[in-house]
Amino acid sequence: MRIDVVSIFPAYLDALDLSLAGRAREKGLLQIATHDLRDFTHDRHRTVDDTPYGGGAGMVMKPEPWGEALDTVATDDSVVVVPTPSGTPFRQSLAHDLSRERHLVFACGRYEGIDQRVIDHARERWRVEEVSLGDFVLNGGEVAALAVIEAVVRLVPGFMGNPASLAEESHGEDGLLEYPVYTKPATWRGHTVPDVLLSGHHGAIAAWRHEQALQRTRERRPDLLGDASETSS
Ligand SMILES: N#Cc1c(N)n[nH]c1-c1ccc2c(Cl)cn(Cc3cccnc3)c2c1
Repeated sequence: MRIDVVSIFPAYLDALDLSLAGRAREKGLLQIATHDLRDFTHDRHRTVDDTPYGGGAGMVMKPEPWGEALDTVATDDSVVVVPTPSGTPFRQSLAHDLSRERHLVFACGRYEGIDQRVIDHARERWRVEEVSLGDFVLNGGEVAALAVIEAVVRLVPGFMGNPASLAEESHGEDGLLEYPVYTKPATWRGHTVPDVLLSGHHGAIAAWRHEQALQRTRERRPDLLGDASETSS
């Protein structure tokens, strides 16, 4: 998989050199490149924004630099991912879908957003996914891109050292939240580990973990239970 990210703050994406994405690069499973949108401007001030038509607060990102950036970076089989407050809430199902693509291009905007004609024109040439991280306010698309990239890259076949660990994840196949996890020492500041986890009884451990996941989901995310009702014990 190849990922290209266009932003006026490309250094924001340096975090991708760490951890999983860095290892994927070493394994040759992933190529990631970042691009400074200002490199696609031609004026002395490298201008990327202007006042909004129709008035209103803030500035809007100009279409010309984005047009040249996407012309340069995207190819016929690219999927253009555009983080936006008005996007579809990003879910694990889209992460799985995107992990099967050959080339993702992230268009990370700032200010009040990117001129709508950029997205409309992109839809004429590529698959475009407009995504939001959720119902809270960010200042731009870079944080959303980091989150989406991490969620996607870890699903790329051959990427995770232990694919089995992908099976038991929150918002995973069973639709439940993750159960609580513990490690040594057995007692820490007066807090002990549930006895069942020290019992070596795998059936009892699995049952306890499922019950804990169900209880957490009931308490914190009852909206998920519609998907998991058939798994309730
Ligand atoms: N907020 C949020 C949000 C989220 N929850 N996920 N992604 C975003 C996001 C993505 C892209 C941009 C671009 Cl471009 C500009 N802003 C700042 C902004 C915030 C509110 C209203 N207008 C503009 C972005 C926010």
